[in-house]
Amino acid sequence: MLELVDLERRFGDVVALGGLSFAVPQGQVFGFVGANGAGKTTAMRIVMGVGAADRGEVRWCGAPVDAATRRRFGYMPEERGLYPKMAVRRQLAYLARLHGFARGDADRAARGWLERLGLSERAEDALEDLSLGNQQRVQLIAAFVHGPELLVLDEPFSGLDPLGIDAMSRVVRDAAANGAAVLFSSHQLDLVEQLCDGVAIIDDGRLVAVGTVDELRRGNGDRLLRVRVVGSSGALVGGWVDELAGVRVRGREGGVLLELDPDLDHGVVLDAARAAGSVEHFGFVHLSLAERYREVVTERHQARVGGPLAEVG
Ligand SMILES: Nc1ncnc2c1ncn2[C@@H]1O[C@H](COP(=O)(O)OP(=O)(O)OP(=O)(O)O)[C@@H](O)[C@H]1O
Repeated sequence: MLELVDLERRFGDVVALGGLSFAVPQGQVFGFVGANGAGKTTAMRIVMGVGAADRGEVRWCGAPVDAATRRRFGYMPEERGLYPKMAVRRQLAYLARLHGFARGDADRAARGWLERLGLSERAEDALEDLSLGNQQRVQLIAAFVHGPELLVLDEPFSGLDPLGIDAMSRVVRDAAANGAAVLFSSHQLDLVEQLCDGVAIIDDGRLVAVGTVDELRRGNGDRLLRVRVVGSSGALVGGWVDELAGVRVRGREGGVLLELDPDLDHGVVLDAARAAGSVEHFGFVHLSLAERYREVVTERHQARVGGPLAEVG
């Protein structure tokens, strides 16, 4: 298990990490999400020893992480850092050797990975001659080539086409299925929802939510009902909920998203919907991860900006 324990990091007056703690178990893909500037890259750099924490600790399998342990980690940094003019296979084999592979094994590993990601024919080309998407595949291989126990991937999918995302997703899932712990940051929350077992949401360098994808989507166990009612002209009808007791409107996109009081009979809502028009959709739902993220982060920002007003509300 990877543990980030109470990590703090300041840059001048900016608190990049304000006591961040969470854990990533082996065999899991763990999403790391937060707004631009939330502190994801800073935390990942500290895990990899590229940056230092002012306070706190990173542990792997219960022990503080040192340079020898990090040789068993794989890292795809945000600033992609391979050699543009070096042939792809050569530099991947070189990287595997840096992680302790013998020459023959390193070369075999590089070839195997290039084949797996459909790049065998480009193996002898300089990196800079590949398309950006293919360069990104090579960057991912650079993190995987030595079979690491922990993978730290900083926005590995940004800028990839859908097939590229599928191919890289498979590789990430397989690594976890084979026992690796995978921590990866992304702004693509639909992808995080599909791919990840666990998720940590951070804001301003602090953890604001952590759990499995399902736990986060369920939230506090709210009873959420999505209802879509259209009138005789085919237009959406929404006003019918305004007088309904025991419900709170949480959204109005493509219908209404209602939060029901715990003891409210949903039949009452259905009757009101039927009276208002034609009911095209009526079903209990969980929020998507993106919706939950917006709620969690927005609530936090409103509480901060609103101060006492937010407390009254
Ligand atoms: N070397 C640095 N010098 C000064 N400030 C820094 C430095 N590195 C990061 N910061 C600041 O620390 C905060 C966290 O930045 P970080 O890059 O970790 O965020 P992030 O969550 O990775 O953002 P993004 O999603 O945009 O990549 C930001 O306010 C950033 O400006």
